[in-house]
Amino acid sequence: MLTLSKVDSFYGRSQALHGVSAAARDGTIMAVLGRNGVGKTTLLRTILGLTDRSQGAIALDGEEIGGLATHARARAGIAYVPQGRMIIPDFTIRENILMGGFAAGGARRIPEIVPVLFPYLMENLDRPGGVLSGGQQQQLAIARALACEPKVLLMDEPTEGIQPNIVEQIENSIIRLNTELGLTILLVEQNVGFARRAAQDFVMLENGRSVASGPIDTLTDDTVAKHMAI
Ligand SMILES: Nc1ncnc2c1ncn2[C@@H]1O[C@H](COP(=O)(O)OP(=O)(O)OP(=O)(O)O)[C@@H](O)[C@H]1O
Repeated sequence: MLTLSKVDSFYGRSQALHGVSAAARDGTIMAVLGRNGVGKTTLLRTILGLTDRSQGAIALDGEEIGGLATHARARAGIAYVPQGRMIIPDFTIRENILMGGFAAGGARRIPEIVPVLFPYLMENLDRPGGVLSGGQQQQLAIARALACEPKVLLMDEPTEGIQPNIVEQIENSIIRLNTELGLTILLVEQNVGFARRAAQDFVMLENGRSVASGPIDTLTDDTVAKHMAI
């Protein structure tokens, strides 16, 4: 279980998160919802220690990790699929995937689930990452995160900017990572329909604060309209 208690986070002197508390239960998906700029990406980055400073408690399976360096948090079992994917275009698909294993200091091999979920990647391991489509790059970013052998996967808008015919494949792979591998997932998502389908719990952010949270079936249309409608 990943728990955040009263977490504040800062970029320089500017405070981006204010007292956020949330818990992602083992083997569940927690959707992180809210409009653009409310702090969803910052929440994921704070869990990995990638903002300038944070305070409050962040615990993984009861162990406080909020004071650890980013690589130590990765080793503790947290992996990140960032917005924009951050593939290294000149590295091969294989090298991009294996980088995830280096980040966590673990086994440097391609995870067994990769050929099951993303056969195209396995068939093209020696091609450069830069030749892939947006959807394939997203698959590669997920494969790279899995090479960390994580317990918790942080995913930032994984279907953003992806061709509609690939979106469903990515969504299905996220659900399979949760149901078949039992991965705990924090999913930043603008698509409420997918959040309702995939997640068990949600947290809604507004101006860096949690304004609603709980089981996803308690997420009302009113709350969505109030905090997500443009
Ligand atoms: N590197 C940074 N330096 C300074 N301020 C930042 C930085 N990154 C984000 N912010 C600020 O922190 C706040 C939260 O931004 P964040 O990117 O976390 O929002 P978000 O909900 O993920 O938005 P989006 O949906 O657009 O990705 C915003 O006011 C943003 O301007």
